[in-house]
Amino acid sequence: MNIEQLNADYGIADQLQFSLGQGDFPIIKINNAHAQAMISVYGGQVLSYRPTSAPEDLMFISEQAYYQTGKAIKGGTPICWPWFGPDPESLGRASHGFVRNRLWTVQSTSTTPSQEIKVKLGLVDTPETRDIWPHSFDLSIEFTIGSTLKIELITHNTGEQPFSITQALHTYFQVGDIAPLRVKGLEGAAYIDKVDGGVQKQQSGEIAIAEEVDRIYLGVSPALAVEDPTLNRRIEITASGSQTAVVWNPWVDNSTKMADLKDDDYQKFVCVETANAANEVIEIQSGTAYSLTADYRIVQL
Ligand SMILES: O=P(O)(O)OC[C@H]1O[C@@H](O)[C@H](O)[C@@H](O)[C@@H]1O
Repeated sequence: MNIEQLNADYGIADQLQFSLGQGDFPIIKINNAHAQAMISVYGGQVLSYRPTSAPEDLMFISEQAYYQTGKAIKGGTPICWPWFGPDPESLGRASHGFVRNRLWTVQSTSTTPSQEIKVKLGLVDTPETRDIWPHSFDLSIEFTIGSTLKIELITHNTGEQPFSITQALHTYFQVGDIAPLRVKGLEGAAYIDKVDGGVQKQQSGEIAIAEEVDRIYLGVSPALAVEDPTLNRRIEITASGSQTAVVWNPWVDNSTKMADLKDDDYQKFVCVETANAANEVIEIQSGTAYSLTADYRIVQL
């Protein structure tokens, strides 16, 4: 991708510029009246978002993240698509699908009347993607950078046959300290406990994280929150098109094992993922589209 050409075609004076980031991946830097943000064209993911009123970034990005073709960037908002988690057909394909480690294309940038910036990236099938997953698709993701961060992932089925997907906005929220943190809005919800062999359980009270947590919550409400007394803030998550939510923290052993995390990184983030996962498989008919959205707001306490 030619950065000069991207700036000529899609740059917005003083507010949106393309440059080469780590690994020479093209990144989009946004600075408007509402917020500062950084979006990676590789992976189609937000790396950083901070509203002007917030002292700290919404996102966690690992200092040891890979910026290498074929690998996912650990942090921000990776996209799991067209499957969430391990290969659903056990064919040995990569976990979380194949779009989080691929270069997307820039489709448009614009400014809204309320001075938000919209960035739209896309991916369509190629012979190579059809070898991995034999379907025709037009996937787009639209980011709206304003006083909140909105993400809309739209899957168009451009083939002749229906196809099924699971997916997630695998967002890594930066937290001041994992110990006093609470995830709210899932009280009483059923969940699949991936740390306990996939047994189904019921959440009692708010979620506190004091060990490895890897859960798919079922039948969830569209409004969740992460309350972080250390950063003195609450992150409000409003989802649509999603009835499952994933809560993940690797804890110390997995942080140590993962080469793209530092040993103590588990203390610095929690993933609360807006998803269609487990039994929430989405069938998309030929010629139709499905939209999954999340809106993130930081409320300082
Ligand atoms: O290391 P990855 O492939 O980005 O995945 C991280 C985690 O992602 C979570 O969404 C999964 O529920 C976990 O099981 C997984 O370990």
